[in-house]
Amino acid sequence: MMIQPAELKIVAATIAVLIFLHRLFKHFFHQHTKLKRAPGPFPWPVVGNLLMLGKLPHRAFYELSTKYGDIMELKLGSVLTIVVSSPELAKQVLKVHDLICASRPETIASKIIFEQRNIGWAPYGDHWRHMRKLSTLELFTLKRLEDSKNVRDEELSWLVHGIFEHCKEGNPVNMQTSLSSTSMNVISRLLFKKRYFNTVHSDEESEEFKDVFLKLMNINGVFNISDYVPFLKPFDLQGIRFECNQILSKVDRFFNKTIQEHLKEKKEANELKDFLDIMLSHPGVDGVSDRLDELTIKGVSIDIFVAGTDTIATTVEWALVELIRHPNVIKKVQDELDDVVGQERVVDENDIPQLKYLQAVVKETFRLHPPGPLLMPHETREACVIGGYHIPAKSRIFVNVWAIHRHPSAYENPFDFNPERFVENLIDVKGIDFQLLPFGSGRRMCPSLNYGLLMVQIELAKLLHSFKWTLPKGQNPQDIDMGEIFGVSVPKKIPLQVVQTPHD
Ligand code: HEM
Repeated sequence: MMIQPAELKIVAATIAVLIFLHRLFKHFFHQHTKLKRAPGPFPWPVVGNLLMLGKLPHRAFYELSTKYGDIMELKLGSVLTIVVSSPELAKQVLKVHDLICASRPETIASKIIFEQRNIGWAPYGDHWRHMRKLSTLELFTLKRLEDSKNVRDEELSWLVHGIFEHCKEGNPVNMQTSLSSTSMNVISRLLFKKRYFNTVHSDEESEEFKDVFLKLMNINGVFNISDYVPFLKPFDLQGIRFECNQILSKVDRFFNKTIQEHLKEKKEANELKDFLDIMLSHPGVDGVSDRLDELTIKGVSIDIFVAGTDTIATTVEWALVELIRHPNVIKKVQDELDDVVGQERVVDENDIPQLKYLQAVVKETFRLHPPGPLLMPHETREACVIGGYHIPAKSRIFVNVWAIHRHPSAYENPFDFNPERFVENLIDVKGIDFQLLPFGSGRRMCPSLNYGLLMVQIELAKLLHSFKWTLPKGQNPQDIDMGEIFGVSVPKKIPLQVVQTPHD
């Protein structure tokens, strides 16, 4: 029997109505049963609440939380999503139920690029545990941090020198580009002992490296609709699958070459090993092979590069923006630098413990401008109860630290930039105080907190100790555009342009 087009239309319309009624029923029913579901906006068929997110999801979630509360349930496409927005609920997710909430969802980009064999996107399990252990016991240790001091010293003095040369000609400097190149050089030197950015002679390899890694960072930050609406997957509407596959072949070429070079190199016994050397000499995850597989080495290297560059550059740029907008604060930091360090020598990492006000400025910057405002997405491994609400297994959880850092229960005048709030105060960024979580907390918190924090503090100290900071002629600090872009981190939409004169 042939089905007529008109009949097909009726069947499709009936299915759509039934799905809609089912959703409607579920939405209201769950909110009135014993197993209460968290409140949240009504989800539309197919897209759910996706269209409410806009370009800055952390701000959209914050606005929704002022209506629905500190814990909300949303449907992003077909993905059940929980958003928590208070210090107490963050503690429930990242401490009380840490083990249950410690997985990551699979995304199309992470599947193609990493096959989830990196650290950041690996689901909770043996592979993640093994690689996390390797990163904390061998890569991000305090010993390695000390051993790599000369790399940071050199790159930061090149940054200061570069700015100095530029401002001699009176030109404004684009701080976003300068800070980001410095962060990338430090990380690529730790990873492969090579610097690729700002090089005087840009060879083919440097160009290829820059091209591939900048694309990788962009693709990691894109919000892919097909991750949320599975039936759209085959259509690849944003071209993300296509781009990932293209990047992948270049990444593979780059890593095959770099790994072969490292294997051939004869290292002196006292020579400092880079991260790639350490990974190449590490036994395999399976306990049988004598070396980590190349997919894992590639995944962890990309993780380190993507997670460790823009986060630092973005924070330093926001700190400079806030300081230029608050002349009394910048004066206080520079006075402190003059008292502790003076003008006879350059500021050093060993000075940081004495620079208490600078530390408060860094905390206040992390509070107002956390580079990961929603952390990375967490996924529940089984059902649990958070804040009195039933949270199903495989829910996606966003901890909105952007909102938490502005929660009225935690801070007075939370929208004001006021480092004084951290001066006589023990609140820290180390994942113990749930009102300040730029690095997260618990099992999935940033494994490289010590490096990230130190790098932001010393970079800011060197820049403030070396220069007086002013805006290009005709610009007023209060008119600086504070717009953001959401991606791997949340940088300033319009890069900060400044004119520096040497600090006398
Ligand atoms: C200012 C600097 C940095 C900040 C604010 C920062 C923040 C974060 C945040 C918020 C997360 C996610 C935590 C969660 O989902 O609960 C994270 C994860 C991660 N970060 Fe960082 N990070 C910074 C620097 C770095 C650096 C320099 C590296 C490497 C060299 C790094 C490597 C990683 C890795 C591998 C993960 C994934 C951890 C996991 O899933 O187990 N980060 N970071």
